[in-house]
Amino acid sequence: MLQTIRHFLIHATPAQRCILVVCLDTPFLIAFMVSQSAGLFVPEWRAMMVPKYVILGNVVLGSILLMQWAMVALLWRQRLSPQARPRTYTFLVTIIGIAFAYEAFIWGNLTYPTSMVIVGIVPIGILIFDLRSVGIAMIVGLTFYWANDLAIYAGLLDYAPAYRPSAFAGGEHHFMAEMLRTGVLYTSVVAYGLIAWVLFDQYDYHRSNLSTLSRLDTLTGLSNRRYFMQRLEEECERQRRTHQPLCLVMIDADHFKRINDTYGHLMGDAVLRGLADVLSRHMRVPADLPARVGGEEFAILMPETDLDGALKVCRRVEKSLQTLPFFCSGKSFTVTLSMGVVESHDLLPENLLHYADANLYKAKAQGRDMTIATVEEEVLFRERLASTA
Ligand SMILES: Nc1nc2c(ncn2[C@@H]2O[C@H](COP(=O)(O)OP(=O)(O)OP(=O)(O)O)[C@@H](O)[C@H]2O)c(=O)[nH]1
Repeated sequence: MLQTIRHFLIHATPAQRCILVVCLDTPFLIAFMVSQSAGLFVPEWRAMMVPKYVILGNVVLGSILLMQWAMVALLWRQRLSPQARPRTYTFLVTIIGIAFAYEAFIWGNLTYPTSMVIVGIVPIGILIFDLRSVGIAMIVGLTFYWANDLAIYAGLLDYAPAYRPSAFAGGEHHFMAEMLRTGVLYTSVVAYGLIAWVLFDQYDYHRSNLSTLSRLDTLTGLSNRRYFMQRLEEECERQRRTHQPLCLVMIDADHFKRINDTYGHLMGDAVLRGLADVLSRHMRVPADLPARVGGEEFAILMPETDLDGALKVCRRVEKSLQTLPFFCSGKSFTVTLSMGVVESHDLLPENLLHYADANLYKAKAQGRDMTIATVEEEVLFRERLASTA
């Protein structure tokens, strides 16, 4: 059930949300109206009630119910449209707020069942609609509440006018009234549990979604530079403990500016997506990590892989690109890559990047469309640094 609720909350259109809410609150309002009306025909219940207020209450609630179903009829044809409906939201939430506030006035707003129902519909409203419309409805509802309270204190209105004092003071009809209140109490407790569950599930879902999005490059769907650097540091740290080989490949598309200039930036973007696709297809994902680390620059981190293994992947990528033509305006072209590969022996992340970049620039300088690969050691790096100091 949680899956269904989550799916609905993520994918439902604004019109579907409105229709669902009307379907949800209709049984409540009908149950309230029917129980009140039925009470008029049961002598013990009738003795607790003031019939004219019960009838007036039912007329008000019935009108609000009709208004809601008229909205459903209007919204039905647009139920698949993603168009935002802030005004419809506000109107619907406000009339539902008024309906429940009115029930509270009739029934007595200081009883715990009424308070629980009112408090419960606020988080449901926020889950299904938005803060703004629920906020407006709350302001309207609270204004009604205060006006009702002030009118009671001023002696202009009775508290819970649909009931006689005996309904609250105990006595022979007390048991029936308590049954009704207890029913609302238990239903509310179950409903609150469900609401809390759904709220936490939504929170978890959005948090994990955000954390995934923060790691991805939006254009290609590969990991972004930030996540790549984080994993590079982790893998270098791990290598210092395990002494397993670790390879880094830095990749740059050749003459990419020409592609943009000749075919336009949209085509350039499509090429970058195509390159990302080729890289992903030839990796042992998730062990290997391909990432887009700059405009037309990619990198692959390969833990527990030696130079031979890394070069095999590079060759597969090169071959795949040779047989992958990109098409634009009736012309086709292929893309080549320059790559710098380093097998690291305990290199610090910044030194590993430095060597891989240096190999990449050598590949560019020597004519592009080639791979330059070396094995580098942190010890040698330090010795070289010391001798130049
Ligand atoms: N379409 C597109 N182009 C990009 C993106 N990021 C960077 N570029 C372009 O990539 C091009 C990189 O150009 P250069 O750095 O001169 O490199 P190059 O033309 O590939 O030449 P070499 O690297 O020397 O082979 C620039 O024209 C950038 O505008 C992007 O996200 N989309």
